[in-house]
Amino acid sequence: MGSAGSVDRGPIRTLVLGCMGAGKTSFIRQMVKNHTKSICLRRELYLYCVQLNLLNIYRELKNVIEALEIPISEDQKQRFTQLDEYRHREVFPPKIIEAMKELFESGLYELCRLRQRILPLPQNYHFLFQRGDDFMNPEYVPSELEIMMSYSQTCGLNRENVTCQGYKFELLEMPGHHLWRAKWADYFDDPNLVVFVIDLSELCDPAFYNKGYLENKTVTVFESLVNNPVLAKVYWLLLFNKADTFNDHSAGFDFRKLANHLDTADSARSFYRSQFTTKISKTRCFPHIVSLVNFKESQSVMMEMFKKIGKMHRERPNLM
Ligand SMILES: Nc1nc2c(ncn2[C@@H]2O[C@H](COP(=O)(O)OP(=O)(O)OP(=O)(O)O)[C@@H](O)[C@H]2O)c(=O)[nH]1
Ligand SMILES: [Mg+2]
Repeated sequence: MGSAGSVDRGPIRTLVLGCMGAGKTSFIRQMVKNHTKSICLRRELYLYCVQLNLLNIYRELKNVIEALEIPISEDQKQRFTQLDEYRHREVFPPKIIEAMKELFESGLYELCRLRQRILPLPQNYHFLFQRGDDFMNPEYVPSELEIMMSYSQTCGLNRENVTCQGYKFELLEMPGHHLWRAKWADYFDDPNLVVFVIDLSELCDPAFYNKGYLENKTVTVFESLVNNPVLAKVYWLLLFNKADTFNDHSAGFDFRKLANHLDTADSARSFYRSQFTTKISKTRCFPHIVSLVNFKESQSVMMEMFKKIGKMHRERPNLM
């Protein structure tokens, strides 16, 4: 059995890295699900998190309405101000629930969507916004998908030990915030594998272009990892994530901003992908396009990948 060799060599020490919000925790959750059949132990604890996501969507919605110059009533302004000033602690008080319900029923969100197909709102806003009613119920237990679709920034080190395809993995996620990225290398303890998660949907974000804050960011972060001597012998699993968001946001997007010859979303994605894959040797690089919120797809990609990587680790642990 595959596990016999991996036990001899010890677990596959795996760093899970990537920029903020790229999908590192989503990857870890998929690995935990593969091992334990569920993404976490107590889903009820995540109600606070999905509520906070909802609150942030409403807060940003106010800015979108302003930018689109959609007129709103004094009462609606007051509701937005209530949401802005509220500090979320345990569960939503009645006044906040009322404010959200009134704004939900106002049709303002639909009006924004009519004016602009993709709105500059937090990740997965449409999915989460539609479920607002459930999230306001203090007894509600979020589903696994709702937890996967919501965002909560990782603070500190996130460690999980899992078994996949008979191979043991010691996973270590470090936060993608730039203050944390400066410290990543302090925690590289003779790793065997780096899972580098890339948010493909950034390609459809205006901040990626013309000196925006995303321009070259992920590639630069990746380059500095590849040049780190401690990582000279590791395997690289490159996960080009959020394929679903990319497909949605790329419709009608002009990728010639990225390079003149790019006239389709597919060509833009391949071009971007090659900026990473050409920086490491083919024998150590496993690139994949995924949607880490999609359980079925992610589970099958992981099983296929880790069978290969586990076998290589067992047979050639010190791959050059
Ligand atoms: N639609 C969609 N959303 C995704 C996908 N993968 C991750 N997300 C969302 O992206 C956001 C960030 O995901 P995380 O896994 O928390 O990102 P992270 O890299 O751990 O972020 P930090 O811990 O802050 O560095 C969450 O809202 C996820 O739901 C995907 O494939 N599709
Ligand atoms: Mg995280």
